Formats: sequence, C-alpha cells, structure tokens
Amino acid sequence: MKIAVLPGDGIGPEVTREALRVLDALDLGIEREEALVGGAAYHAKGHPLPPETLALAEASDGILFGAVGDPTCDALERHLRPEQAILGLRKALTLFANLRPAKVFAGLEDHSALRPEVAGAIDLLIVRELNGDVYFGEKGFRTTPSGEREGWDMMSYSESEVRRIAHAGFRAAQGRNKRLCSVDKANVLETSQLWRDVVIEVSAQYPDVALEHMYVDNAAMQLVKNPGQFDVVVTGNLFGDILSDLASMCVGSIGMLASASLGERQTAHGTFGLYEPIHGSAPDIAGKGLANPMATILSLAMLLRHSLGLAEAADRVEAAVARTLADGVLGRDLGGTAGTTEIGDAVLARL
Ligand SMILES: NC(=O)c1ccc[n+]([C@@H]2O[C@H](COP(=O)([O-])OP(=O)(O)OC[C@H]3O[C@@H](n4cnc5c(N)ncnc54)[C@H](O)[C@@H]3O)[C@@H](O)[C@H]2O)c1
Ligand SMILES: CC(C)[C@H](C(=O)O)[C@@H](O)C(=O)O
Ligand SMILES: [Mg+2]
Repeated sequence: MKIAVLPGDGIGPEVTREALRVLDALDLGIEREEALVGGAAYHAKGHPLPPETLALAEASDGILFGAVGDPTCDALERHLRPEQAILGLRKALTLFANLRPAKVFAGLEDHSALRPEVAGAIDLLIVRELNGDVYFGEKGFRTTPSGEREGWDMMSYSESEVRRIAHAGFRAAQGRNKRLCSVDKANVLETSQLWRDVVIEVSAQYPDVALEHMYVDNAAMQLVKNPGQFDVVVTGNLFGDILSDLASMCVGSIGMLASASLGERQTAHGTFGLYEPIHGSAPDIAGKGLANPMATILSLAMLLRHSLGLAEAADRVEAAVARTLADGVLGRDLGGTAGTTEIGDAVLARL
C-alpha cells in the first residue's frame, strides 16, 4: 500500500505533518512519497501540478492533500495559479464525488457559531459534485459593444455528470438515515433544472430514500436555522463549495471539516481517492503554528477507511480526535489556546 502526500502551501504542510505523525504512530507499514503541489511547485518547477506530481498521485492507492494557495501567485495567468493544481487533480483523476461530513463532536456544541441546542443536532453529509459546473466551463474576458470590460464563465452540467453524482448521493443516504436533499437553483438556472429532472429520474431506483429538493438560498438559511433536519445533501460544485464552508462554522470551525474525493476506480484495497481538509492555505496564520490540524487528521481517517480498507485504524484515529476535543484541547479557531503541534501531540497521546 502506498499513499501520495501533497502538502502544498501555507498551513498545508503544517497540518499534513500532524496527520503523518498520527499515521506513523499507527505503524501500519504504509509506504508514502511526497511531492510538490500548488504555489510550492510553481516556484520550484514553473507549474502548480507538475507531471511527476500527477504521476505519483495516479500511481498511489490514495492521496493525502494539504492545501494550495499563495498570494504571491494571484497575478499569474489562471492556468499557473496554485488552485489549478487541486482542480487539475480532481479532473484528471475523475474524482467527481466529494464527501464532506459535518458532525458536532461532543464538547464543541458551545463553540459553534449557532446556539448549542441547534448545533448539537448536526450530523450531515454534503455530497458535492467535483468535476463539472461553472468551475470547468469555458471562461474569459471580453469587451461589450459599449466598450465595457466583461468577465464570463459558462455553467453547465450534462445528464451523465448529474446521474453519477445523484447515484453517489442516494447510495450515501442508504448508508445513513435514508434522507436526501438535492440543492439547486432550478427556479432560475437551466443547469439546475436539468439537475433536478435527472435527480428525480434516478430516485426511481432508490424507493427507500426520501428525496426532497431545496433552492440553494433557502438551503443556506436552513443550515443555520435548523441544520439537524439534514441527513445527506447532494449538490453541484459551486453550491457545495459554499455550503460546506457554511456548515463548517455550524460545527465550530473550518479547521474541523475533512473530505474525501472519490471516483469509480477500485484498487486492491478500496476506492481510489484524494483526502483533504476543506479549508485552504490560510495565509493569515501560516507559519505561526496556529492552524488546527484536526480536519487533516480526520481526512487521514477517511483515507484509511475508503481507500486502504483499514476501518479499524480509521476508527482509532476518529476516537482519538473525539477524546482530544472532549478533553478540551482546542485551537484558537475554537476559542482555545493549543497550537498545531500541541493538538497533534494530544491526538497521539489518545490513539
Ligand atoms: N482545497 C484547497 O487547497 C483550498 C481550499 C480553500 C481555499 N484555498 C486557497 O487558500 C487560500 C486562502 O483562502 P481563504 O483565506 O479564502 O480560505 P482559508 O480556508 O485558507 O482560510 C479562511 C479563514 O479560515 C482560517 N482557517 C482556515 N483553516 C484553518 C485551520 N486549519 N485552523 C485555523 N484556522 C483556519 C484562516 O486563518 C482564515 O481566516 C486561497 O489561495 C484559496 O484559493 C485552497
Ligand atoms: C481552492 C478552490 C479551488 C477549492 C474549490 O473551490 O473547490 C476550495 O475552495 C475547496 O473547497 O476545496
Ligand atoms: Mg472551498
């Protein structure tokens, strides 16, 4: 078994380091190889996703990814910006189903941006489509007939793209509380109308799952008002990006939300995938030892479970994270004082 480790930029290497210490302590004999990605790769090799990084990722059983993003790259042409590395990996490896679980850990109810009794009920899974939508449509700048500059991005979803993520959503719901909420903007967008029509077609194959539809603006409001109503939420790339950051604050911090990006490829050990915290490179706190590594440690647990077939080890990691939080070892993002390494130490001590 071999994993590719792509720490990236900013706090990416800081949080990845803690996850790797946890992996080492588990002593599972997993081989690993590291490569540059994002701004770090651009500065060293002239491209955010060098061919050797992609090749390493492709040849692995699973990928542990930190974060990309570097303010010194903001003026580069878009195809050279760090963010293109993660978009490129998701697309090139056909990782179209992004699972972003949001659950309140015991002891964190009081640290949510919501009232504790509202936050305490959160146990939901966002299934975000990751290979289509306005992210991957044609885009550009043009001049209007009146001489104004105009930026444009094309949003679209094909039937097959919606169908495969709909199946992922229904299957996820079957493994949980059998409720699926499909989030779209079908009252305005044709892309969303097609999305809704296809989700309804697919639903015929899942009579055991209760399907509802919600417009994305209402979904954002409902996630704050009564997040306990959601079991599985399936949505497009852009809406899923926004709603998952929102959900992270409902459970306490963006430093807590892990993710798995999966496709259809099976290896000898499980489903091939990429695992990353939902947050970015956080330039405002990078290098200060303040980043919360829990989202990355929990992403490692997802990697062990989904890609390496090591459910018991994954359970151990998740239990150690839960105990650490219950014992009040919290980073600044959760109102505590523990630094990145201190949080890593606390998880290691509870493995
Ligand atoms: N998948 C990815 O690699 C990914 C995801 C999101 C953003 N980005 C990139 O990251 C860069 C910064 O973006 P941003 O500031 O909008 O989002 P961000 O997620 O990096 O940070 C948002 C805020 O949350 C805080 N934060 C994030 N992670 C934290 C953690 N683990 N512990 C404590 N606090 C944490 C940051 O300090 C910041 O105040 C940009 O270049 C963006 O494109 C990359
Ligand atoms: C960095 C960016 C391209 C990325 C996204 O929009 O998907 C990030 O926000 C995420 O949530 O992983
Ligand atoms: Mg995001």
